[in-house]
Amino acid sequence: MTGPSPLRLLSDYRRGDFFLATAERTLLGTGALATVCDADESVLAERVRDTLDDVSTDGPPLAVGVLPFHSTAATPGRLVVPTRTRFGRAVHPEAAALPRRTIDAPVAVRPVPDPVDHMDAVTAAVTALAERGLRKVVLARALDIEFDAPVRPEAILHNLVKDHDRGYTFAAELPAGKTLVGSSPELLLSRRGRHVVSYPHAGSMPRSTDPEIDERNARTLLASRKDHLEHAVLTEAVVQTLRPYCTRLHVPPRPELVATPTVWHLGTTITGELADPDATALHLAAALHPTPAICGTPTSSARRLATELEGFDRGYYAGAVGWVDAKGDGEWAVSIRCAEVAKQSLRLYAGGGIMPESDPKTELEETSAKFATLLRAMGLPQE
Ligand SMILES: C=C(O[C@H]1C=CC=C(C(=O)O)[C@@H]1O)C(=O)O
Repeated sequence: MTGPSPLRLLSDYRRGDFFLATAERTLLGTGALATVCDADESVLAERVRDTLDDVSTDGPPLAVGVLPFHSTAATPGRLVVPTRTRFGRAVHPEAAALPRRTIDAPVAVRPVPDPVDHMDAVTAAVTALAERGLRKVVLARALDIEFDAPVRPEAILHNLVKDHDRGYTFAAELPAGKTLVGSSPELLLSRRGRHVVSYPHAGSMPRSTDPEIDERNARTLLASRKDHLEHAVLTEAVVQTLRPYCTRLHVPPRPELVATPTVWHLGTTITGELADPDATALHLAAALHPTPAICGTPTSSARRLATELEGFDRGYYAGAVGWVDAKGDGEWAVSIRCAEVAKQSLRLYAGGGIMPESDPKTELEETSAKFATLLRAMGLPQE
């Protein structure tokens, strides 16, 4: 792919823009020709399609944006048709050699809830799974971090891009002037012509700087019955949703080991051919969301249980971030390993799948390992 230098796209990114770096390409969208918000995701997908049909742009029209975990009037799905869209090639390997940007030390870091309360919530979730007949629920916690000067999502994004040569590294504007910034390993859905791909992730173990422990953790994950079951619940749901849309679906018989800089995962690449080319990448992402990777099974009882036990609003964490063009092609990542950045504060999120066998302390450690993606980008201790 020719086009602008991907490092230039990264350095041109400013709060309010949309940025997405993947292993294949880098995208920067600036300005807003049109903004579409809707709390109903399938209505949103239709309205975005109509907007892309009507709008006149220099290049092929495209919309970028976010879906929340749970759409409401206050947290709707939000897509923007940028005034200017630039695609470049992948930002790696060049990005690895970039100098790291310094981020001011925070004045306060507060876990929400307290770690002990998160472990109690895991225990309560295990009991509720049996009582309410759920197979899995995802429980999240947050870290509220405050600064005495404005936070610069540009610097956090820069360090995240430097650290991640795989996955989906993003910054997207949210309602109320906030910015969602993060680096997710997980592809909810991509569509190119009739070809669709989903790369669901579930099952985790922390990475370690000690190579022996790191390898042992990877082996433990590959051998873990609990993690394979947790993963199977997810792939089954993705396949069930995609099947009616596809003439062919390929699902590998077992998941592969996925490495992020801070966490090991189990991931499965599901590919398919669309029967109906009318289903855009955004329609398909909306149909899949929320998957059991970030919610649970069955969906509505799992969402209710997570909301009861977490006691905070997930906002745009555990939603989706991506783009769709006028042909219906596009790419949507699950918005995990991310933070919502306000003016002088940010909220960082991490969750984990709770199964009947889950151990509260292990689940707490898993969320700490997931926080490390953002903590590392901010130059903060990862414990
Ligand atoms: C919900 C998160 O991760 C999901 C994705 C991969 C592995 C997961 C797990 O093992 O629990 C989670 O399903 C998160 O990072 O906040």
